[in-house]
Amino acid sequence: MKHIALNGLGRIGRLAVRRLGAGAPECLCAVNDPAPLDQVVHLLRRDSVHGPSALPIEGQTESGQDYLILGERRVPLYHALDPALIPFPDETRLVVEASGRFTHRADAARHLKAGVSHVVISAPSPDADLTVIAPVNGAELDLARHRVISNASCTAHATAPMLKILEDAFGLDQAGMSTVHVVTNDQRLLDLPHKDRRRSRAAFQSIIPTTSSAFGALHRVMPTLPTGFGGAAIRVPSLSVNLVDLVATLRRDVDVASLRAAFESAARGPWKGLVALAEPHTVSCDITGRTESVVMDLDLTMTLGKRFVKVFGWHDNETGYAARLCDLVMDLVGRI
Ligand SMILES: NC(=O)c1ccc[n+]([C@@H]2O[C@H](COP(=O)([O-])OP(=O)(O)OC[C@H]3O[C@@H](n4cnc5c(N)ncnc54)[C@H](O)[C@@H]3O)[C@@H](O)[C@H]2O)c1
Repeated sequence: MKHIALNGLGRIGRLAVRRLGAGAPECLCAVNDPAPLDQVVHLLRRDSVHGPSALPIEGQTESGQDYLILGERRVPLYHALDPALIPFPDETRLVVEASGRFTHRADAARHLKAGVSHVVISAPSPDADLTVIAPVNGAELDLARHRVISNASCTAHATAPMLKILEDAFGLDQAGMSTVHVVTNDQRLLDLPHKDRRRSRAAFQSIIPTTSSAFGALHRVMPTLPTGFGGAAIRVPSLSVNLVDLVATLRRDVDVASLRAAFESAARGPWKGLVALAEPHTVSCDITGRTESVVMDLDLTMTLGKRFVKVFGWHDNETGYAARLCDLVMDLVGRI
């Protein structure tokens, strides 16, 4: 049995624990977070966005060692701050780095010790061995060469299919994107210093324009993207579900019907399960808890010129991303 350990039990780490705990509990061998056991257990059991855990979750301390009891499975919980100092069990083969603290290769690679052969970072990384959005470039994964792997970002996973479907159906000339993005723990509840001065402002008071690491990840995963492809994140005072607003100029004339048909056929065919279609009149809370990478809102599709188009796609930045993270990790752990 090949085993997975998880570092960082925040929004994404806890959803990954819930998902692995329910779907593949035998694979999860250890977790690490500086927070005390009782606080970790409390937040694993209850979630302000996603509700109570379906899986019974308890905490236990035995001979000074903390454990999470996830259903039938007992998993040690460590509290180290430095990846190199986490005493993950010998059977650990893959570490999911979900703390948000170690996104550079050299930092994440501190997990590579004893039997750990691979690390998956739950975020864009400037210098990971490979950035993967599995349905787009998963075939490039070479487990002998790629040891520290970035799973890109939630926004990148939502935007990549939108770009790829347009590219495959009509050819892509230029593109730009804004993500209307909910608050994350990298913002401030009230005004407090932050290196990004806009993120230093009270998150639930303002619309906060900021950067998105999705663009770098998308250029790494899709090297043929138009070089100017870029945009911004517009952070809004909401808890979950983002809306990607993508504009593009295409290489062929299109109308709204042909645009919609391309996304409908992709959602039924090669992208089934990852791309879905929204119900009419959707608003963000309708998408909470969805696990697809993107849910296209085809009613909002527009042509702004014969070849100039605008398309919109929703995604649950937490459950959608945690699902893609667990897909990748389960695929890798089956192969290493
Ligand atoms: N929240 C999202 O929507 C989202 C989506 C996709 C990717 N991501 C990425 O996933 C990563 C985690 O994001 P999040 O929103 O879950 O973060 P979070 O702030 O909710 O949680 C971070 C967790 O890491 C723990 N931690 C802090 N220092 C640590 C250390 N030294 N070692 C181990 N754990 C430590 C914290 O106690 C906390 O539990 C980030 O890189 C983020 O960009 C987040």
